[in-house]
Amino acid sequence: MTDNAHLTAALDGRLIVSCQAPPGDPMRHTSTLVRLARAAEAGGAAAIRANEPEVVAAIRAEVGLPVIGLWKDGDTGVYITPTVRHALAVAEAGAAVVAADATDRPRPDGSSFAELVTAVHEAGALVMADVATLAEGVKAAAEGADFVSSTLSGYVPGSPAQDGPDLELVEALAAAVAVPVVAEGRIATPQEAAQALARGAHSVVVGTAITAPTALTRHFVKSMTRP
Ligand SMILES: CC(=O)N[C@H](C=O)[C@@H](O)[C@H](O)[C@H](O)COP(=O)(O)O
Repeated sequence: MTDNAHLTAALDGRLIVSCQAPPGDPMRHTSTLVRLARAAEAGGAAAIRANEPEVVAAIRAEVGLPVIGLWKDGDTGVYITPTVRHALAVAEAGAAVVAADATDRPRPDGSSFAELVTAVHEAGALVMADVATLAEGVKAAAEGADFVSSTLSGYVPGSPAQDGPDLELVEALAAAVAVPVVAEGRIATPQEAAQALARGAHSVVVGTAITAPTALTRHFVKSMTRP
């Protein structure tokens, strides 16, 4: 089996837990994120999604699961692994898969998504295309992405803003591309994760609902108004 086939089989029907924390969050602390990843492993996750080379390397050192790595830089425009330099640093840190923005927007280093794919493959890792639309997913798969994920739906103009996951996009992608489709973004319950699989997702990424106590606390606090 190739590395790709092996990893694809290992992720089939399984949960990927995203262990990330935004800038300024008390959970943004490498050994804390490693602990979250270890807890996800103990709970039965098949892989970890993690941000920044240092965190990817630390999780690789202490957790026996493949890491889908990314490197967020900023929070506007293309910020998920925006350049080839970011992508190669994530691969060098030990990520089995590098997740990168594959939306239809210019990248800050002027590279194309296809160039990023080639560079990551040469570095020995696979690529997950984070997309917002069906057209972007189809293009990313044609350009060599090994996985396509619905990550950016709802976060980019031109994709539907909604509270829940974009399972319509997941279903449309699964029907249109030959590579495995990952459901990601605002999956808040085990039921939604199961629905994503039923609609054709190969794997499901859950972040906030499992690993973000600050956001979860805020969610409770906002709901607690007396009638
Ligand atoms: C849009 C964007 O920047 N998404 C990021 C991608 O890595 C993360 O902030 C999300 O937490 C991740 O996609 C998981 O999604 P959720 O936390 O909704 O389960």
